[in-house]
Amino acid sequence: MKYILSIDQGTTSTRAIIFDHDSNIIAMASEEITQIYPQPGWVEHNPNQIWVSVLAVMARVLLEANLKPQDIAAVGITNQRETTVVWDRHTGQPVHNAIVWQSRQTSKICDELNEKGYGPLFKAKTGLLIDAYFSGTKVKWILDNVPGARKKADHGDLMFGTIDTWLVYKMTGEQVHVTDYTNASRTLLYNIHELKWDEEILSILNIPMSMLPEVKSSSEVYGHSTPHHFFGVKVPIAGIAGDQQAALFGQNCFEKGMVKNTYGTGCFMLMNTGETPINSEHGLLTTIAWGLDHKITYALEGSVFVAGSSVQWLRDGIKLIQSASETESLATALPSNEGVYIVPAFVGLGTPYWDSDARGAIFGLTRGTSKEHFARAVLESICYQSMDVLRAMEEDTKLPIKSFKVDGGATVNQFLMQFQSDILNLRVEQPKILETTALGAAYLAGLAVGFWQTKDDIKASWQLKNAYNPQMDESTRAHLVKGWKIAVAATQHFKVK
Ligand SMILES: Nc1ncnc2c1ncn2[C@@H]1O[C@H](COP(=O)(O)OP(=O)(O)O)[C@@H](O)[C@H]1O
Ligand SMILES: O=P(O)(O)OC[C@H](O)CO
Repeated sequence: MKYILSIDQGTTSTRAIIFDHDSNIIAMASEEITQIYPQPGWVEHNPNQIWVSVLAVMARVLLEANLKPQDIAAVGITNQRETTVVWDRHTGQPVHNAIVWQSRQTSKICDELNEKGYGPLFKAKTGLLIDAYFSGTKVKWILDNVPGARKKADHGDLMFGTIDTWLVYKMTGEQVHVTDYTNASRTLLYNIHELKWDEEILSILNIPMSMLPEVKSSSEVYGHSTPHHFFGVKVPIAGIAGDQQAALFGQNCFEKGMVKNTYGTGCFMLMNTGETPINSEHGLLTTIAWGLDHKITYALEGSVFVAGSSVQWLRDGIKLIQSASETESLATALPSNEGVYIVPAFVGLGTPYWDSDARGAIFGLTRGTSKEHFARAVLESICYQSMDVLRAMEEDTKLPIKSFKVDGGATVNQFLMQFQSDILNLRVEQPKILETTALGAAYLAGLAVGFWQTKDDIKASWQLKNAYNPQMDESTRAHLVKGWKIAVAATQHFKVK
């Protein structure tokens, strides 16, 4: 019997998971990644550590599963998106640390580009906003700030890649320089309509085309591991997708109007919008969901900056609880929020408000307010913020929501999931396999090598664990949502200049 090995290279850890044909997890191994903070607001990773961590988890997961390398039919890669590596074509060595998606070190470059009025041009071509989040300005920063880098780049001696590209390059013995559509669509350099690196943007950012990887579909054989890097055998590397897109695929959101929301530190929501890119009027990003079978599927993406991290704030910040799971019993101890709202705008407000100066606020306190209210208001705020993103998607696409699937660490909280269903008035579906990101990459790799034949083959193995159906009456819902909107407006109003 053969298996698929999926590598999920995330922001805080690298994981390897082996799946069988029925999408069961056979074994899993993970390793932490060191976070490097050279200055406040900057976040970097060591690309060599990332590569070594991948080697380590691949070895450990095979041991754990008691499988031989020959038992692996293909490897799929999914990755933290946008994180940028630039390396020397001749030595294979990075010229700087990887600049992580969270890093704000290029915000000045972005401010300048925005002041020059480039925003609409970049948005029209890439579907993205000019923001330090995306790779483009990170590449520029490396070329402008690392001694000698600009000269080397102009001579064609440097290569750029997101983490997928870096890992394929390393695994293939520094032979293959590729990325896939999903990762390319997060760089701010890729024209998502014409499906090519955008020469005008490259010239504005002064980035030579010679640095860029070839853009491939999300499911095909890109190359083979050298035996040296895969324990004596050549294994096809056959699937690549950025982690949020991989999760959309792993959640089987194959049709227009299907949505997945991942509840982790923040929330990442993606909606499959079909084969035409939709421009958002509400600050959502237009991105590529995957490229498969010579077709591009697009998505709208919105994020909630503070979700599970507000639960961490209750635990580690104000020390109101000892564990995240406590929030569930605290919240259900109350019949309702009793008028208490928390707007966790700790780092401003995202979609659809886009107010970076807003800061968190609590409303509706009385002498009877207890930690139960805090826990409940925090959990509810995750649902209200997700509601705001989903409503923006509905307005932009005019599409009915076909399904709403959830994953991520916080979905174990049943109060959270039920309240999400109640407030959206939608069925919320949680799959049996919560490792949807790794599963998505496994599916993409498996499809390329015939391990799975078609998407229908995959659908047959997708299993539901829990479904939450709305139980709230319309007037209660309307009243609660009204309270949230007033709380957000008041939060935005509170600015002491
Ligand atoms: N039972 C729970 N109730 C609410 N939130 C939870 C619960 N368990 C974990 N979380 C939150 O989920 C987040 C961890 O989820 P995870 O998917 O591992 O996040 P990430 O991938 O962003 O690190 C943390 O922010 C944590 O506070
Ligand atoms: O590594 P994660 O799971 O935090 O995901 C990071 C996202 O891809 C950033 O866009």
